[in-house]
Amino acid sequence: MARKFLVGGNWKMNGSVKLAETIVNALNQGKWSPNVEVVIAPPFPYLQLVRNTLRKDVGVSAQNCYTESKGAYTGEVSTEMLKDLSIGWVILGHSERRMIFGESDEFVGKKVHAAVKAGLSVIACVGEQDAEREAGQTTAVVFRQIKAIADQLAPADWANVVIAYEPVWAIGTGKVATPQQAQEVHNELRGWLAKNVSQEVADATRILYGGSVSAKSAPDLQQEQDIDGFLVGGASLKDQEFLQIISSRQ
Ligand SMILES: O=C(CO)COP(=O)(O)O
Repeated sequence: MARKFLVGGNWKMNGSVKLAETIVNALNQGKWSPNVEVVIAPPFPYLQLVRNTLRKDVGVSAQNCYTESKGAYTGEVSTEMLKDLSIGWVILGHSERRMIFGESDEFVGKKVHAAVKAGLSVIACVGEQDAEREAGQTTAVVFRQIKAIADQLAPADWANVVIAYEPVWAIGTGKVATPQQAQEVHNELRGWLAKNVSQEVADATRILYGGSVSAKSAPDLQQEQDIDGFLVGGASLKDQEFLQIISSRQ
């Protein structure tokens, strides 16, 4: 089954109104293959500006949301609010959320469930730290993380979930995983889905790679069979490089 290639741009806590306008303009004028879907994830304050000015065939994503639809949760943003702004996507379980803000596997799973139930599409992130890879625990770590997500979902929910494999040692370091390293883990994750959810879900679920993706590394990475797209951090803030990454896939 053909899985549509997806390129996501995660701005993290970067940007400004000016940068948002620059990136929106570049994407609005950009041309790329109809076989590639594009989603950008600006910080909360810029979501509405971006959604209102960006071409409609490009998705807009939040970088986080909470499990509850409203209430006394100071500083949090609900799935309902995202929907109110016509934001169709949310990134959940990013390693920065897990490591800096202490989000547990279980909490990430609950957020994915809440977002899917609210009708949002989710980019759910998994990935091992350097020491875990060194200790030969990569598979165990990503299986533990994906299980905590799968535990909260019914098989049909997977239609609105994309997995992003983001090895922590490759994020923001310039140390990109080799195509073989990424392919190996993507293949393991797909195998996990086949065994623990269903073959259909394994065949249909997109698994993105994230971690120092650049215009230079994208062409080789995108050739791997189980790499169905990218989640781009730093390079998604550079409009022309981001367009080049999108165009690495035909
Ligand atoms: O964390 C990432 C995307 O979510 C990757 O970030 P970089 O592309 O800056 O390494």
